[in-house]
Amino acid sequence: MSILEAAALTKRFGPVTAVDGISLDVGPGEIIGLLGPNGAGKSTTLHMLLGLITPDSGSIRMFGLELGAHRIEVLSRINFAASYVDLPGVLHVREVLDVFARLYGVRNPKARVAELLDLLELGPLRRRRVMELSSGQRTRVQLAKALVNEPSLLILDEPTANLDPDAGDRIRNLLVRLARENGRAMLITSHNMQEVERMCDRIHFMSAGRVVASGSAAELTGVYGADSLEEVFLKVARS
Ligand SMILES: Nc1ncnc2c1ncn2[C@@H]1O[C@H](COP(=O)(O)OP(=O)(O)OP(=O)(O)O)[C@@H](O)[C@H]1O
Repeated sequence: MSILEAAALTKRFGPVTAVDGISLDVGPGEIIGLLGPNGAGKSTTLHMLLGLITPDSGSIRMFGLELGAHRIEVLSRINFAASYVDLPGVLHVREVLDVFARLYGVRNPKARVAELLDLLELGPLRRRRVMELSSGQRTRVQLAKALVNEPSLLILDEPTANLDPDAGDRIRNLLVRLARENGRAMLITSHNMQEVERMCDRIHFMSAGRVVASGSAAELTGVYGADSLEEVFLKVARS
């Protein structure tokens, strides 16, 4: 069974058609990448899948359930991270994770928070206020928060934004491990082509609200006669 099936999603903001008839599916343990130039409609697509904005048309099913009719059940089984989402800045890192663990009704919040601090290497920062953290440190807290409910589907808008190459590499390895070993499905956006090449099983290129090319990194480089995904991106974006 698919984790996510979205069909013919469309979203307009006044005269702008941000997303124009997009269909997507994500299976268990799959990592799907959404790529495209600035303004292509990637974040708008993610926000519809999260129920933050309502599509003008199209359908969204997760775990076989229609999002609109089963919002609470569906949302309790997914999670989201993006650097533009604010966390409560006056709270300490440990407190933030504890709040979200309780909001999601995690059975043993204390143990889960300890696991997440360990997983995201946040132990030394646990008593620091979120507003005092660097942007890269905050990105790691966002990812820890996104894992708090052990989601079956993780929606990540630029998951390694602000991370240095070492931290970025560790996070990529962690996310791939969570997909392969724990079967967590992921839908990610990224402007880092090496990251997408390394992580994603399938990639959808968006342009002006539509998917204009899809496939694995190897398939896309083959079809476009390119040496790298970056070259594919440039060819697609400039065509
Ligand atoms: N709330 C909004 N009101 C009006 N227009 C919006 C709104 N949100 C997005 N848009 C427009 O929809 C289009 C798609 O934006 P979106 O943020 O989805 O792009 P994106 O692919 O995520 O871009 P980026 O790579 O820059 O993050 C853009 O033209 C944007 O200006």
